[in-house]
Amino acid sequence: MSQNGFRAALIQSLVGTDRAKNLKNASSLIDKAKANGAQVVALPECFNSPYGTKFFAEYAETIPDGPTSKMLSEAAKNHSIYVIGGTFPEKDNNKFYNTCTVWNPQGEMVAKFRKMHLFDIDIPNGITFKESDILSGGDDLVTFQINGVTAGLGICYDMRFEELAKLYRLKGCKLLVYPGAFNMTTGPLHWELLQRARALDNQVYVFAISPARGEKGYIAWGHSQVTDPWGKVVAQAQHGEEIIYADVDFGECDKVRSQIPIFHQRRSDIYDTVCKING
Ligand SMILES: NC(=O)CCC(=O)C(=O)O
Repeated sequence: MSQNGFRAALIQSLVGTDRAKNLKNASSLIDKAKANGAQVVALPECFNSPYGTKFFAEYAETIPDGPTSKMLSEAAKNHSIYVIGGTFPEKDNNKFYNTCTVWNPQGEMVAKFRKMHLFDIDIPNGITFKESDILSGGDDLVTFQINGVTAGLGICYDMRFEELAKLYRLKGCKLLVYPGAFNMTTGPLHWELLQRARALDNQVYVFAISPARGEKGYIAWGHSQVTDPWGKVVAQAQHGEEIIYADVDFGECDKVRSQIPIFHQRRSDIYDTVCKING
């Protein structure tokens, strides 16, 4: 893998109620992505269970000893690739979280991020959802390295919060990854726009990985997407089960950062973005 980039695969898998089937499907889509040259693969939010407050407790696992962690670790190791393991419900100390894990080519877990901003919205005649009925929010920004490139994690609704993305940029990230399942009310207007905004504001690549659109329960918008640091959409899925690929070149981050040097021009004497966690 070159220091400047890699071939990424975003796997928009179809998710049903059978955990074993979901894992098997994700695993065989990872096999396919590897066969097509992917060095980094990423899965969707809630790729092992239906997305819904009534399902989180039933499908929750401890990490890293549950069956989902095991599958992710083995897939990464067997194929010698990075696996950004979407999300699945995590149980820890009688609390539940919506959690993303990342696995390196040796099959070791190198990052674990708990969704920070819970998806609680109420749009009359649109969608009402309250993750906080069951989930707790995470408190930590989490980064990991892929061949010297720093990547930061967020989950779905987290992408609406520009401060989180800005803090990741200030921590040196060139890539932000958001497993996410937007809905059919907000998805058409906000999904692509938010990712382009986070990418352009912070001059980073953005990966967002959705489940495929099912027919029952929570209907996901789909349209998994790779956006480059200029804000350009370089790959986008439709709504069915699909893998999209992108050859990312982090030299593009350096280029846009030197040509449009907004991070040196910030008026932090007037405003600032401060991380209150770990200084
Ligand atoms: N899973 C989520 O966090 C959904 C977020 C979403 O649909 C939104 O509009 O925001």
